[in-house]
Amino acid sequence: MIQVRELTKVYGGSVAVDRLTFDVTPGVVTGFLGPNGSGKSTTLRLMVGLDRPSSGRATIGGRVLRDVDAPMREVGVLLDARAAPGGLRARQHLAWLARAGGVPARRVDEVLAEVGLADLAGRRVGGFSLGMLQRLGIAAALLGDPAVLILDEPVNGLDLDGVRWVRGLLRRCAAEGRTVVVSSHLLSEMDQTADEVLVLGRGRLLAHGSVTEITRAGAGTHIRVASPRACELAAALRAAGASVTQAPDAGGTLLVTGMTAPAIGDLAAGRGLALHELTERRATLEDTFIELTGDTVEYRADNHGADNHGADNRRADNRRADNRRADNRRADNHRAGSHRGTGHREVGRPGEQP
Ligand SMILES: Nc1ncnc2c1ncn2[C@@H]1O[C@H](COP(=O)(O)OP(=O)(O)OP(=O)(O)O)[C@@H](O)[C@H]1O
Repeated sequence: MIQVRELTKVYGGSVAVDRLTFDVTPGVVTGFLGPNGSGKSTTLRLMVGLDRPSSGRATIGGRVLRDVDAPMREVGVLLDARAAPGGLRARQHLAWLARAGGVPARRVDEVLAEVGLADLAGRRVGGFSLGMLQRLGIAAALLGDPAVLILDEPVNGLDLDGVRWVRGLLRRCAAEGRTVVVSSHLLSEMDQTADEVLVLGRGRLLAHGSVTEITRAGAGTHIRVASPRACELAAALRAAGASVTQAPDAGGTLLVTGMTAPAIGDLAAGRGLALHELTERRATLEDTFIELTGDTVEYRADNHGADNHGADNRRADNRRADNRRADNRRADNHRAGSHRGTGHREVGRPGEQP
């Protein structure tokens, strides 16, 4: 079990993680979802003790990971696959990590086989593609056979086969009772992979729950109704208490909320109004994500209405953020080798962060 309480990280004057409070339970895949710069990586770094919180706390199994003697056997972490040292061969790199983490050497070949890199064990890491590096990073995270797995954007750079393999691996690990945390800015990925999702925006927790719960509580469901007598139907629906708007894509088609499809059908039949379409459309995670994070997106292309001055500032911010990330990576490598083997349910709404 991971417990995060009032976790806050301030860099200079800017708040990267803002009073986050949540639990992550074992046996399910928990996804961190948020736009670029929303604080996903910072939160994961704080959770595994690679950065110190400004206030609040994150514990894994009741302890702060920095205080654990053999962290690699408790928590497996992949934060940046590209940080693996290019001069080492894959097996050497893992063997070094295993030694540093007090893990039996036999685990090296076991995890290489598990991630599909057995044939590349003698190849230098510097020649690896991003997809191979991700597999190597996951192998490093699995080395200590940890009860907790924390993987930052593990599917970046993987082909479809690799993506499916990661999904299967995460599910298997969760089914074995492990605590599995995975971050992504890719909605489709979270939709398919995570049982529980935490949606972050500007460092704040915007929602926490299953994909179904979040979408139900968010953009919700609406009914598309088409009728040759749309105006009369709209008036009747409104009089019955429904909320009615015009569908943007087709004249004469209405979008109705606050009434079920059968109730709409009965009402239309009762007034002799023909219906040409009556379809229920459930909001997707993407609809809800956009609704939740719309005004928290930090970086946006110029054609989204930003003036040039704002866009220039954001580009400069982006460059600074890239430099900071490089600094973070260097600090991580210095502290812990390239992969530090260290290894509920509520739907929060915007503004409900304690
Ligand atoms: N070492 C640092 N110093 C200063 N600011 C930082 C540092 N690390 C992160 N930040 C800032 O904190 C905020 C959150 O960054 P973070 O990398 O955690 O977001 P993210 O959700 O992981 O983004 P992405 O999807 O782009 O990786 C950003 O505004 C970022 O610029």
